[in-house]
Amino acid sequence: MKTFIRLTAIVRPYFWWMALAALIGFATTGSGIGLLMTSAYIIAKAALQPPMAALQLGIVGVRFFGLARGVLRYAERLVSHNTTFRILAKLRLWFYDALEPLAPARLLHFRSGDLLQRIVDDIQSLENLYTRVLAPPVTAILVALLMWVLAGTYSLQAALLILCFHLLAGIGVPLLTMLLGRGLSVGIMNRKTDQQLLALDLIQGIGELQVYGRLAGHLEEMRSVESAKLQLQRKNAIVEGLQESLTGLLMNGAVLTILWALIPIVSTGAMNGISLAVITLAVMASFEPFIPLPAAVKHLEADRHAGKRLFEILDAKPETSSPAAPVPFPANRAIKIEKLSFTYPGSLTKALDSICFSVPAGQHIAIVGPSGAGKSTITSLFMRFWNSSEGGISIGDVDISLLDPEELRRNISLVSQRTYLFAETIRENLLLAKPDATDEELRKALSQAGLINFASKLDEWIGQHGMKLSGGERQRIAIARIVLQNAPMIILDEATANLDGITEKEVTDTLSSISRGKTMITITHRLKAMDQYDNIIVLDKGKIVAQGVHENLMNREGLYHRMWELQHATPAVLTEVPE
Ligand SMILES: Nc1ncnc2c1ncn2[C@@H]1O[C@H](COP(=O)(O)OP(=O)(O)OP(=O)(O)O)[C@@H](O)[C@H]1O
Repeated sequence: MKTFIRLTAIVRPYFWWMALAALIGFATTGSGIGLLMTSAYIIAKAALQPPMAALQLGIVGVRFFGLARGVLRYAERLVSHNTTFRILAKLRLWFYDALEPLAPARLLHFRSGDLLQRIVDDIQSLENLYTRVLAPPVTAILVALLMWVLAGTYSLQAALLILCFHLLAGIGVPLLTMLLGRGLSVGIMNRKTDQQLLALDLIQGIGELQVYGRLAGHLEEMRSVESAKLQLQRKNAIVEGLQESLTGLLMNGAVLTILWALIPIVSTGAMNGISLAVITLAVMASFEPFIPLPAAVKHLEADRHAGKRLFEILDAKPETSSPAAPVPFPANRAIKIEKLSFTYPGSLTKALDSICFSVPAGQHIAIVGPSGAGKSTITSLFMRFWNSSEGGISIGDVDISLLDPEELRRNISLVSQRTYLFAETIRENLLLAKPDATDEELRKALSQAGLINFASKLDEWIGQHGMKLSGGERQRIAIARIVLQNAPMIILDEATANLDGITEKEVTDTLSSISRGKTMITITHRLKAMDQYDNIIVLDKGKIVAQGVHENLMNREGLYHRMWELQHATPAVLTEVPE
């Protein structure tokens, strides 16, 4: 119930639009009833062979209601669709606004297929909230009221009988179908989520599934989810068929009962036969707005489930937040890291343990260490994806938590091991870094990044995740982005780790030339061209175990020396010349 109340609160700003749509909906159904009533009037009256003029009123009525029904139906669709799409747009914006600050820290708990399902399908299913859940009961109540008044003018007994049948159709059938179909809508939604997750795994991991011989098993799993979903959909179709038949049965029951109640009144002469025909057909037509009610209950269940899943994300507290009054970005770009500690939620060990170092503006430093040492965690804290547990990072003596996170990120170019490229053109992928860049600027950036041959291919589609490019070319696109962003600070997080030796050297040289005069932090576990750095921080198990320039570090026994030796040792087999 709480979820439903929260959902209705979202659509409250559209209350008057919804009320208008419901009113037009009622007028449309009313016109349908009027059409049947006036038709019944003409047929019943004509049977008595009156003069043509006596039928005139009925003929005008049929024309009026016939036309009105069509026009009103159109108006109702127009207003209700307009309202629905406004609600949908609001829901989407509201969801994206809430989602953005949660990334990436709080979204780690969700699988991407699951998130996709929430963003697309759950919001889409809330589209039904107004058209299929809130509007039908309103129309049904208004039509029922009209019928009770109409029948009540002839007989209270008839009005009460209609009330009973309307209650059965409006409450009894929906309750029965809710009981019979309990869990079906949610079950179908859950199976769809499973399907999305499996489909995403299939698309992204088809190589691994093939290599490890798991493709057949994965496809089998997809088939079994599909058949489970089909089974639920079949049950759902049976319940839907049942609900339609029951409403039809109640409508016929109401017609027979009303005839039974009113014929004696006609016999007494207190009511004429024409009115009997008119009321009978009106009762028949009054069941039309009751047909969608059982479905409304089902949609309500699905909407509650979708709402719950959306609120689960919306209620998550962002890991980091913007300060209410951010401090202006400091002109001094010196970076200082003081007693920085961090423990990932749920982890018992510190990923970073009281680390301290500084990077004077314009210097290039490297952070090295074995896998799991905590190198990338520094990047995450720097970009304010997470908040530090203790200590902090400051730029020009201003703690980064006091800065506007968006401005902070604008001032840092980050290149990671896996550059994400959108399934767009080269131009679109570059404009991410500078949306207003001219073609000339894009070409210059490509040329500086060593991709001069791409300068004439700005509109070329690069494939899903940039699959039409080589690993080196993808990293060079990331470098072209750095050139365009022109931020004063650069963080390279294993930016060349996936490249072969020759490409790595070329990319590193390009990076050195474009980062001249800028503050740069290079995170790497591969010790290459280390003498170019002003300082090297050696990290192990979250602690700084040594720091200094390459030469000094090599003159000492320790992790750095060992790593260097290990990585640069010439394999004995190559030095041994066979006799
Ligand atoms: N999101 C996370 N949740 C929990 N623990 C994490 C998370 N990310 C990293 N860790 C843990 O924190 C520690 C430091 O990880 P980090 O990624 O910073 O290491 P790294 O030095 O960059 O390693 P690599 O060179 O392999 O990328 C590791 O023990 C890792 O398992």
